[in-house]
Amino acid sequence: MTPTATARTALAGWPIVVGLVCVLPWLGLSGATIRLVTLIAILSLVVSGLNLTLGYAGELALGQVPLYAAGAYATGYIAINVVNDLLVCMLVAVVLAVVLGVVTGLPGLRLGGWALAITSFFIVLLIPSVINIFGDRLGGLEGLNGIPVPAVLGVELDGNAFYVVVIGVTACWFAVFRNIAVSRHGASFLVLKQSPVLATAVGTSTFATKVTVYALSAAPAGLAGCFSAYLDSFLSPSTFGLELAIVILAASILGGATSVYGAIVGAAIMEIGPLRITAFDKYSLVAYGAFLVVGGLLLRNGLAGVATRIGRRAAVRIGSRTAPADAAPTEAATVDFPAVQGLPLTVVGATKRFGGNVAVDDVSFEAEPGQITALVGPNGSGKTTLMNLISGYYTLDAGTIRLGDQVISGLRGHQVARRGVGRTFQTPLIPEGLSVQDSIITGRFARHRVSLLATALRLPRHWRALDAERRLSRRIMRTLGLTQQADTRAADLALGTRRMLELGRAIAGGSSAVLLDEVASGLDEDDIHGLVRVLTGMRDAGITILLVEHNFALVRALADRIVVLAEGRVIATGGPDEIAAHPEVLRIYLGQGGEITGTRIAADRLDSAVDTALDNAKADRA
Ligand SMILES: Nc1ncnc2c1ncn2[C@@H]1O[C@H](COP(=O)(O)OP(=O)(O)OP(=O)(O)O)[C@@H](O)[C@H]1O
Repeated sequence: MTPTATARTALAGWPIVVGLVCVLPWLGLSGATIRLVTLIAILSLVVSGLNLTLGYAGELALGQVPLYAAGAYATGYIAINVVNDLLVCMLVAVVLAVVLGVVTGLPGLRLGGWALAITSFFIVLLIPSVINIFGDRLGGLEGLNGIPVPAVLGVELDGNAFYVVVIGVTACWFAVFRNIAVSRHGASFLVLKQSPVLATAVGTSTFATKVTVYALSAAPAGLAGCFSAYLDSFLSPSTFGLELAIVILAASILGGATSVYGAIVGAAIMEIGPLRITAFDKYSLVAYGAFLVVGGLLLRNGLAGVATRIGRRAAVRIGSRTAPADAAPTEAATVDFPAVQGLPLTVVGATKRFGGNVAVDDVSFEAEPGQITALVGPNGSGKTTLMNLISGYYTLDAGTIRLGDQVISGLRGHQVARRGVGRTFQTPLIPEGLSVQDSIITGRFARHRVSLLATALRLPRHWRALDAERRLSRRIMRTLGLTQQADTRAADLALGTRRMLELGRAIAGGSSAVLLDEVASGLDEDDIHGLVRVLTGMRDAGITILLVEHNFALVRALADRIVVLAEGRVIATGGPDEIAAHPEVLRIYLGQGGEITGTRIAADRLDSAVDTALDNAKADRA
């Protein structure tokens, strides 16, 4: 079964499972069992929020407990003092948790990594003190008593009705979570998790994505808090401590942080196991630690990861169409890239200093559409710095960069990408957890946007965009020879194929100009053939290509124009033959090892490989 078919089956099965869980009270199950299922639902809501931040976006924001506490105390206070209405309390709990989630996540916008984890754990430690400050309203350290039985529009809900609401709302949240996780937004989170630089390169604002993740992940924690307050009619600050934070983390890791339904499995294990056994209290922290170690070290992506791997093996046995990751791309019949409007990339007087070191010194050149402009020079001559200046990763100290008529210097990296500057990296940046097809599609997100709401609710706009993305990605995969590998995990591919994939991603974004950073390094003869074919195809499609490359044989064969840098300055500009015979270029660069190929084939064989590839490319076009 293909992943799409598996997803469809899961989608069809979900209402049946939810329906069955909803009718459990009428099947004669004990009150204790119904309470247990309710607790699993509540914990799974909180864990799902952590899965979103940690598993999908890679943010170590571990502060789910304060958001849960905020939802619970807001519900308790409102139900006792303002209005006892479950819907009102749910709404307030979600809004409060989202606001808190964004505010407490703010350090993550700057800190990231372990600093964010420690900050979020610190906020957990503050909960009792904060509750104590509002002691007269929130019951202080003794707890908040007297939360009434939940009601909706004045009608009290009995235990079974409340149970159905909890299960129904949890099921709806998981449907939304799943819709987002498998969509372009989920893919954007995975891109951010892989690398903020990659996120920027595909035009995703890391700031906006992080804020979205913090807000989204807070919503289920707020809901869970609301349900928990009504379930027990009592709230104690001691419930919302470090131990609960560790339970949530253990459930997430054990179930599988990069998974939707893993949150339910992890929550169920924690609720049915350790949290039920009173005699176990003494050893609880040791056991949670063990769960974390087992889940984190032994199970890649927890139990969900184990299930996925078993599913994949079964699919291979019954004859999956997915090609193995190490399979070479197949030769495509024709080069068929969507035509783009290439725009000239103009650099005027670009200067960048790092302290006293002038890395790029008054550099000017123009890269034309439908041409390959190569940027070459010895190590440390400023090529990468110049690429980073064009991409908006660094700010210029002087000068201007334009794409067509638009000045792009001064814009942030993701804004530059959105204006139409694509990029590949010396070490290909391919997100873990995405298939080849989905990785190509990520290039399209920033320039063709679909709202989170349209995605979460599967509105027509979502389906239209998905359809267009699939058609475009199939066309690009055909040209790259990757059709057989459409469903293969992209990160597992061989180096040459990953480089192709980066090119496909830039093409999918409809980039007017593409910056290629040492695109041939580490490639073998077959890879070079494929690369030359694709690069000439991109040039013929009208894209402006700026190629940074140490492999002068390749540059000489491919480039229409070469710009040579040395010590941050342009020392020569011209056609390949002119540059190859330029006395200063020979003295400073080519005579000093510029011919060293950086590829996995010898220099003499490289020439013929490139020639053959160019002949093939010409034959393709004919
Ligand atoms: N972030 C940075 N901070 C300080 N100095 C830097 C930084 N990035 C680059 N440099 C310096 O700027 C100069 C140009 O470096 P750059 O990496 O752009 O050269 P390059 O031509 O790309 O070299 P290579 O071919 O080895 O990749 C070097 O002296 C380098 O040490």
